[in-house]
Amino acid sequence: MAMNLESPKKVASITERVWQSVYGNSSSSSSGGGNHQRRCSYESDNDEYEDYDGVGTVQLMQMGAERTKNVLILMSDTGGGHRASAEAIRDAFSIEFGDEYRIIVKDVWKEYTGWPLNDMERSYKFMVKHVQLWKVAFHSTSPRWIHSCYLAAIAAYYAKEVEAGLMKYKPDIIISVHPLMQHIPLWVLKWQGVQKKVVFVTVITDLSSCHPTWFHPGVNRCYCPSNDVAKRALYDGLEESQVRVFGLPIRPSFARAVLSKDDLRKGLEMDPDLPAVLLMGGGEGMGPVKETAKALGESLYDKDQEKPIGQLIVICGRNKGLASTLESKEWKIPVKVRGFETQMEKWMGACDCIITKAGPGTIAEALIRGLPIILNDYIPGQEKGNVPYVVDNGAGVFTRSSSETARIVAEWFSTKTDELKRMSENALKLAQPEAVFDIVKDIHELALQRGPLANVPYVLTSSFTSLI
Ligand SMILES: CCCCC/C=C\C/C=C\CCCCCCCC(=O)OC[C@H](CO)OC(=O)CCCCCCC/C=C\C/C=C\CCCCC
Ligand SMILES: O=c1ccn([C@@H]2O[C@H](COP(=O)(O)OP(=O)(O)O[C@H]3O[C@H](CO)[C@H](O)[C@H](O)[C@H]3O)[C@@H](O)[C@H]2O)c(=O)[nH]1
Repeated sequence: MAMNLESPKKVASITERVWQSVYGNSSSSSSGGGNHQRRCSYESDNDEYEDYDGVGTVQLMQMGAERTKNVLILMSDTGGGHRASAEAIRDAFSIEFGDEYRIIVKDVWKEYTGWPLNDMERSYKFMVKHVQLWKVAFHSTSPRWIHSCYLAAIAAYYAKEVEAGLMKYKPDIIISVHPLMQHIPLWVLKWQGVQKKVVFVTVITDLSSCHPTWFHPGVNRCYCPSNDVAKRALYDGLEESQVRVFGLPIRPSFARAVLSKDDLRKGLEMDPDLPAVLLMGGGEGMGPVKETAKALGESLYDKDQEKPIGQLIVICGRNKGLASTLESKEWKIPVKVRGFETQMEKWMGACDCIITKAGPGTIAEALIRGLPIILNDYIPGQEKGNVPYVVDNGAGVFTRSSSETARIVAEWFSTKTDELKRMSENALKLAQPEAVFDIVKDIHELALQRGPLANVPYVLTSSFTSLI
């Protein structure tokens, strides 16, 4: 579908006049009645949404003046990758544009709809645990006619609920960071008659072999993390003008963190001298984490000299069972077992290499930190292509064997330090820390092309099913 982009307009003088008509002559200062409107604002899943519009704001909206634009980021906690990317985009908006945008990160499905949309986290967790089930579901839903039928049926059933969810946040811009959040919202916008007023973009958070539901020709932009993904987007019907390749959006704290390894280790109460390996399995703590931790507990202990040659950090994510099992174990080397961590950049910055399943977010973050990667598992479908991405670029190795993994790390920390260094350099070459900033700047450009205020007329409508 061709984009309908309007030309940018200059509004400063109109804005000024409107501020004066609403708040009097003092309105251009940062104090007084207008202050509430320009505050930096975030919403997340845990926050109760408060309508920030005062009477003055309503007048501003009606008069077509500049105002804070609402950006709704659609995500789901199916794993940790989508939320991490959503938060990265939110933080980058704030750094680049301050309070010009009000960012709302939401799982609208969970909040407004019913089964199966409101339960995707659990369904996903269940399916990836029974990996053959996920493999069949992933591949059998790949043909467009199959997933379109499923999603159209769900959209028809939950049309009103999704509409209510979108209306609540009155988005000027919608950013989807989830493969199942293109079709239904785009249909609802069409139903509302506001498809051409709301900027809708997809930010793909899978590095290579991603599911075709990511590619919807009705979006204004589709941000692809790699050229391979961009090629698939074009193959699936998107126009070149819709596709941009900047990289995977990673939290700005990774790009901008400047603390030294020594300082980080001190702050995290790690051993200051021993080389450190970070072991994790995505947001859910998936893959052979337990076996690998045990194997490392042996391989990083020098029996002859009776002392450790390395230390181990295990981040279990939301897998509480894993954390408590590992915590109750006796270790011969320094080990830290952690649950879901919110400052991953610190732990990665404090370590010398990482062992993980082939999650795209974790890989992209490790590359920015220059960590050589041992991939010990991948989820069939969307993570399969991440293995050659890392291995063929010389940034890491793949092995499913826990004992092999433990042996490689012990060698990296003793006889093969040069290999560790070379892989670290290769990792840094692949890193794209600025991707998230390029993405938000491009979205800002799109918003400018839409005009200073879309004044999106969200209204309740009656029939949706006829449009899909
Ligand atoms: C594609 C349309 C899916 C609609 C499913 C409709 C009804 C099925 C009923 C219940 C299952 C609900 C499952 C929700 C699974 C959530 C999946 C998810 O969020 O994955 C996130 C993951 C990355 O974080 O996404 C991807 O990488 C790609 C998405 C792939 C979508 C595959 C969803 C398949 C789910 C169910 C399909 C049901 C049956 C297919 C089996 C048919 C056998 C012939
Ligand atoms: O304690 C933790 C553990 C993980 N993370 C973060 O969670 C994210 C994990 O994302 P990954 O992409 O590595 O992997 P997930 O399995 O958690 O993510 C899910 O979403 C991805 C896309 O975003 C892929 O589709 C992936 O296959 C799917 O399982 C990373 O940013 C990581 O730093 C934390 O913040 N704290």
